[in-house]
Amino acid sequence: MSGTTNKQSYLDELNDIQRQAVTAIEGPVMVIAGPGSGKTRVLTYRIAHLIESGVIPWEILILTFTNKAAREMKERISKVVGEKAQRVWAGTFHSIFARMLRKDAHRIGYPNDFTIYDTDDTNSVLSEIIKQMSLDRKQYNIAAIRSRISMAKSNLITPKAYALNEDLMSYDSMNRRPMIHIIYQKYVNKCLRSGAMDFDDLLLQMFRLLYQNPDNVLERYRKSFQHVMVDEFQDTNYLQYQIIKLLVHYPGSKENVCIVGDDAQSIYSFRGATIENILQFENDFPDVRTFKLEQNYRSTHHIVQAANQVISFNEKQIKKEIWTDKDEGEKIKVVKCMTDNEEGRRVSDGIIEQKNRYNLSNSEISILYRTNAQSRVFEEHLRRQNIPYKIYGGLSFYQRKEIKDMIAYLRLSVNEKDNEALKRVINYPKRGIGKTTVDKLAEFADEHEISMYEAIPQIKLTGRANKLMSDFLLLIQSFRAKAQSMNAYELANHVYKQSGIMMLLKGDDSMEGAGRMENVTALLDGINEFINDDEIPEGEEAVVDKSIATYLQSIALITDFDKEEESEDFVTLMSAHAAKGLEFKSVFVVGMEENLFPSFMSMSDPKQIDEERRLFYVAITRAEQYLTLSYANSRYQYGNMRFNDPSRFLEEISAENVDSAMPTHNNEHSHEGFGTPKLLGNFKKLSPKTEAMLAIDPSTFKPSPNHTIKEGMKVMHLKFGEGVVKAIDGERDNKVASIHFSQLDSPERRIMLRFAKLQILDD
Ligand SMILES: Nc1ncnc2c1ncn2[C@@H]1O[C@H](COP(=O)(O)OP(=O)(O)OP(=O)(O)O)[C@@H](O)[C@H]1O
Ligand SMILES: [Mg+2]
Repeated sequence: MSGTTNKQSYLDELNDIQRQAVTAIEGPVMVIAGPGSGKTRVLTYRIAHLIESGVIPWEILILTFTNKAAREMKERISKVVGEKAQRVWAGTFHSIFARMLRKDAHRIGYPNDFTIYDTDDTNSVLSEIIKQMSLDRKQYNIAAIRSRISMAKSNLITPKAYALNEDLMSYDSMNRRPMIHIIYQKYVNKCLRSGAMDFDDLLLQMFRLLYQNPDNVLERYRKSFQHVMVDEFQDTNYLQYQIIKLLVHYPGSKENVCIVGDDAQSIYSFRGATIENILQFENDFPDVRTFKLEQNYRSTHHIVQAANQVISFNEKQIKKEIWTDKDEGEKIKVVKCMTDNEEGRRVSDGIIEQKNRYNLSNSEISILYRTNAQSRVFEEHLRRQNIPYKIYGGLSFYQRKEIKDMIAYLRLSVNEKDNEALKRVINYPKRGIGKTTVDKLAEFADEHEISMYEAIPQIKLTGRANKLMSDFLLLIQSFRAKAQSMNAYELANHVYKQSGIMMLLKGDDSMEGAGRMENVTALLDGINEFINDDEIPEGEEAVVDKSIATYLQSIALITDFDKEEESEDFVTLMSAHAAKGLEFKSVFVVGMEENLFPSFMSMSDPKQIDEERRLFYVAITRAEQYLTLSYANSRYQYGNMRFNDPSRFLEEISAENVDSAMPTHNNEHSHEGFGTPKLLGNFKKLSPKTEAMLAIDPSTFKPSPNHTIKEGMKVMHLKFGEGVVKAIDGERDNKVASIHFSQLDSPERRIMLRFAKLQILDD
C-alpha cells in the first residue's frame, strides 16, 4: 500500500471530531471525553498521522499508563507506517524517564547505573532508619511514612522544605509522628549513598536533571521531543505535569503537546494525581484547542446508560454525556449471594453459562474487584471448573525470594553501592556473617557517609568476621570484573554457580526447592531472551545495549501487564484500578457492598466516596456487551465475618437497565437466582419525612450509639428509611435487631447492631 492510500484509509476509521483531533498536529490540543469514546484511538492515529506527515518517529514522545499499552499502540501504528513505528518514544513515565536518567544521572550525583528500589527495598531502608532512631514501630508505621514521603516527593517538597512547612508538620504531630521530616531526610541520604532511586525518584530526579541542567540536558530534550502526548492525563500528579511543562512550555516553544483524559475516571488522587492538572493545562496553554468526543464505541446502550446514571451522582465533574448507537444489548445483571464463597461459585457458573450462550472465549471475560485479596475465592472456583485464568497484581515473578536473591547479586555487580542488595546477600547463602556484624557495618557506613560495600575494607572487626567479610568482598569484586567482559546471560549463569545459590537449591530436594530451581532457570531463560531479542530500540543514536544494567532496569519497571502474553486463552482477574483503559466483552464487578466498594476507608469522607464512584464508573465502562454485578450478604474480611449492606452504587443504576427476570440458575443454594435483588426498587417510595431527611444530606445523618437501640423504638436507617424495632436478640457483639421498614418491598430486615447505622426518632 502506498502512503497516500494508507493515509486515506486510516483517517476513514475515525469520526469527524476524532479526525479533527488527529489532524490538528500543531500547537496544544486537549481531548477530555468519556470512556470508550476513542481517546486512546485518537492518540494512536495521531502518531501515525504525524509520521505520515513527515515527523521523525523518535521526535515523538507518548506517555501511557502501562508499557503494554505503549507496545500495542506501536503495533497499531506500524500497520500504517511500518517499521518506523518502533522508534517512537513510547512507554510509561517511569520507564521513559529511567531510560533518560541512565544517560545523565551522573550530573545530579547518582551513578548512571543506579539501582531502582522497589517497595520492599524502601520498606527495608525505612525500617532500618526507625530502628536506628529508636522510634516506636507502631507509631511510625512504615506504610504511612512511605506514603508521606511519596506525597512530599510528588509535590516537589524537599526534606528541608518539609521541615519548614507548618501544615505538614502539624499534620504529622497531630498523628503523633513528628519525626517524619527527619526520617525523610535520612531516607534520601541513604538512597543517594546506595546509588538508588525509588519509583518516585524516577520522576523527581528527572525533574531535577532537567531543571538543573538547562543548557545541555533540557535543551537537548526540548529539541528532540517535537511532539509530546499523554494518555490518561487525569491521573498524572503535580510532578509529572511539571516535567511535561519543562519539556514543552517555554518561550519560543511550538507547544506541540496533546493530552487526553477523563476527569470522571480520575482514580489516583490518593497517589497525588490531581484534576487540577486539567484546569492548569488550559491556563498554561491558552491557545489550546479542545475536542469533545461524545460517542461511545465500546458498550451497548444499557451499559452506557448505567454509566451516565452512576457518574451523575458526582457533582464536581466536567459535564459530558456519552451516547452510543449500538444496540440496547443485554440488561445489567445483579447477583445476590449469601456468602463470598457462594459469590465465587455463582460468578464462575455465570462465566460458563455466558461462554456457552454467547460463545465467548475466556479472554473476552474479566472479573474486577476493589481489593486484590478478593481474588482467592474466584480462583478456587475457576480452578474447580477448569476455567483458565490469570491474576494481575498478585505476587509477581520478580518478587519471589529466589529471584530477588539472584537479582541482588546482579544488582551488586552493576552498582556496588546498592546497600539493600548487599544486605540481602551478604549472608546468603550462609557464610557465617551474623546480623550484629551486618548492623555494625551499616552503622559504620552511615557514620562515614559511605556505602556498606565501601565500608567493608575500612571497618575493624574481629579476625574471623574480618576474613569472612573480605571473602565476600572478593566474590563481589570478581562478579564486577566479569560484568565488564560477559554479557548479561553469561554473567547471570556465572553468578548462579559461583555465589553458591545453585548448590544450595540443588541440595534442597523438597517440592518447593524444585520449584525454586525452576524459577531461577526461568529467570536465566528470560535473560537469554533479552540478549537475543532484536527489536530496534528507541532513540536516534540507539546502540543495542544488552548490558546487565539495561536488563535490570527493564525488570525493575515491569508490571504484570508487561509480561509477554502467551497465546493462551484465560479469564482476567484484576483490581478495578488496574483495568483502566482496557475493554472486555463481558465484565463481572464483584463485591458490590458497602465497606468494600465503596471501601470502608472512604466511608466518612464524601470526597473519597466520589473517588470510589469514579472507580466504579471505570469498572463498569470496561464492559462491551455483558455486565454483571455481584454482592454477598456476608464475607470474611480482615479475618472476621462481616455483614455488609449492598453497595450504594447498585441503587444508582436505574431499574430499567437492570435485568430482573434472569433464569434461575440450577443450584440449590441460591436464594434469588441470577437476577435483580428487590432492593433496587426500594427507594422509589420513601415517606416524605425520610425523603426530606435524605434530601438534606446523608452526611448530617447521626447514627445513635447502638447499645441505646431498644425493642419498640422507631428508628431511621440511612438506606432503608423509617422502621420499628421488633426484637433484639444475640449477645454483645452479635446482637441482631429485627426491624420492620414499612417502605421496603420486603420490610422485615435483620440488622447486625454492631454495624448498624440507625438513628433513634423521637416520635
Ligand atoms: N471511530 C471509531 N470507529 C470504530 N471504532 C472506534 C472508533 N473510535 C473508537 N473506537 C473503538 O472503541 C473502543 C474504545 O476506544 P478507546 O479505547 O480509544 O476509548 P478511550 O476513550 O480511550 O476509553 P477509556 O477512557 O476507557 O480509556 C476501542 O475498541 C476503539 O477501537
Ligand atoms: Mg483510553
